[in-house]
Amino acid sequence: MGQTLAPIAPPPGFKMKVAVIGAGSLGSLVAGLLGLVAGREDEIFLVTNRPMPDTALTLEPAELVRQQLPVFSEGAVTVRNVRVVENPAEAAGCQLAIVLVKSYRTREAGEQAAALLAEDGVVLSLQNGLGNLTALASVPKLAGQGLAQGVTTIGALQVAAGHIRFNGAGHTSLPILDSPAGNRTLAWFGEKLEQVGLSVSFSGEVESLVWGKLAINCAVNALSALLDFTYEAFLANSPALQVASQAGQEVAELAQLKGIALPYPDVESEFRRVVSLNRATISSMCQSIRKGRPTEIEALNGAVVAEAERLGYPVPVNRLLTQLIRALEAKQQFGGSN
Ligand SMILES: NC(=O)C1=CN([C@@H]2O[C@H](COP(=O)(O)OP(=O)(O)OC[C@H]3O[C@@H](n4cnc5c(N)ncnc54)[C@H](OP(=O)(O)O)[C@@H]3O)[C@@H](O)[C@H]2O)C=CC1
Ligand SMILES: CC(C)(CO)C(=O)C(=O)O
Repeated sequence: MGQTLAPIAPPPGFKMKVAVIGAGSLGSLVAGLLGLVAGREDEIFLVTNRPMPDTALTLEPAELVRQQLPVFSEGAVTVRNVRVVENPAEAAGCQLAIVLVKSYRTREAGEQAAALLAEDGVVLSLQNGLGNLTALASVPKLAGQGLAQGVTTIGALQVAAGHIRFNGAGHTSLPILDSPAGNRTLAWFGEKLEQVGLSVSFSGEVESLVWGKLAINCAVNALSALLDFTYEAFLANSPALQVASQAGQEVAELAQLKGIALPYPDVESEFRRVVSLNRATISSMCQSIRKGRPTEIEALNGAVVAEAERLGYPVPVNRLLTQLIRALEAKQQFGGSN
């Protein structure tokens, strides 16, 4: 996804202090991947909101990932050079903070980023949905820091604290910033993902990236949570694929109405491609429902409905998916079997 533009390459010997905020599925995986390829002088932190008894991270690849990425050809890898901290002040002086909490916790994560960032640091959100950069920008202590939104189709699932299944070797699109120092920092991060064997591109069209990923997530996340199945099962279910296609199409039309060009020609082929890459997994929304946790529905289909209402454009499939997930969340909160 995203046009490939050359960022400013980090000079040889460039060393980095980076914190990933959110020790869940994707945050633990990204911290672990960075730990795998970090230079001897790089420092990698993982900021958690609960104690983790064992601070080693175990990254267990799905069969497809094992075949695609040579670092995982022998199977699970244990990473021991990531420092897990509860207090962000212990990671003070980071050039990069990567936010990987659920969208409704972004502001809180922004406060933590402010507590650990160096003066010219960059906060990079790789979260799904709309509104994450706005939430980060609302943190007064982040004024003057580089705020960046990227997107990724990497798939991760937390089996237990510190034990992550790496389910999809997806692509990561990073933004191009105004600041040369910020671009160097993001180039370092992109280079590390490439060293793991993952593909990365840089784009100046952030809205295009965000809406491109939004259309995919609106197509598949809510449905996969409602039907409680893996992407493998999704791909074999043609009524579900039809609904997904309609939901994704509505988002693509809304983007077009807003003058945003998506970074791919066709939403259905794109979500099928992403789902196929992640076929060993369940979506992040399905993970939330299985854990009885709130979902990101308000930043995904719910945000599309709100924006469509503002513009007077009908999005009936996204509206229905939003209401159904809200109903499922209410059932989990207040009960209601039988
Ligand atoms: N999982 C995936 O494959 C993908 C996820 N994404 C996106 O990445 C983001 C993270 O998703 P995912 O990893 O699945 O979510 P998880 O819920 O698995 O992980 C988020 C973790 O962050 C913790 N947390 C919440 N607030 C804070 C805080 N202030 N400081 C430190 N930790 C905190 C949460 O704890 P608690 O449970 O207590 O709230 C949870 O453990 C989402 O926006 C998602 O859409 C994007 C692509 C793929
Ligand atoms: C796995 C992936 C890339 C596709 O839905 C995702 O974004 C999610 O689970 O939220």
